[in-house]
Amino acid sequence: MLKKVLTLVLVRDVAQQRVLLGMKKRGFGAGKWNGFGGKLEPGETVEEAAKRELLEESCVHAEELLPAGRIEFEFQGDPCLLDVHVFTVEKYKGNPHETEEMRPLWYEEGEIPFDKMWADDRFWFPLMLEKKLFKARFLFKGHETILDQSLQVVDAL
Ligand SMILES: CSc1nc2ncnc(N)c2[nH]1
Repeated sequence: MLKKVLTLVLVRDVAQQRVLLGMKKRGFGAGKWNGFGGKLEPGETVEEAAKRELLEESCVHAEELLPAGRIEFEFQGDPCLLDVHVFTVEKYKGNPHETEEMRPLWYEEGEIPFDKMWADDRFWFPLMLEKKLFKARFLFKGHETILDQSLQVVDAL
C-alpha cells in the first residue's frame, strides 16, 4: 500500500465555543465543509505543512498547533492510504478570509454541519472538542459511504 501523509487543522475559538470550517471550492472534497490542510511539500515537517496550508487556505496564522489525532483513510479500490495528522489551533493571528480553495465560516460547537461534511467527522469531532487524543481508521466506498471504521482514545499519538 502507498501512504500519503496529509494534515488537517481545526481552528477553535474556545471563548465563543466555535470551530472554523472551510467550504472546499474545488478539488478533493469540494462541496463539503472541511478542516484546513493538505499535502506536505518536500523538506517540510508535518507541522510546517499544517501551518502553511491553514494560512494559504484561510489567511489564519497558527501560533501553536495542538496534536489532536491521527486518522488513516482507505478508499475501496484505491491503493493509496491517506495518513492524516489532525491538529487543533487555539492561538492564532489574523481573521479568516475566503481564498480560491476555501470559504471559511465559524460554526458553534453544537451546530457543526455534519451532514455537509465528510462522513467520518461526526465520529471523531466530539473527541477532538473534548481534547481526547484519538486514533481512527475509516474505509470508504466512494466519498460518502463508510464500510468499516475503528476509533479509539489514546494516551499518545
Ligand atoms: C479524506 S476523508 C476527510 N475527512 C475529513 N474531515 C475533515 N476535513 C477533511 N479535509 C477531511 N477529509
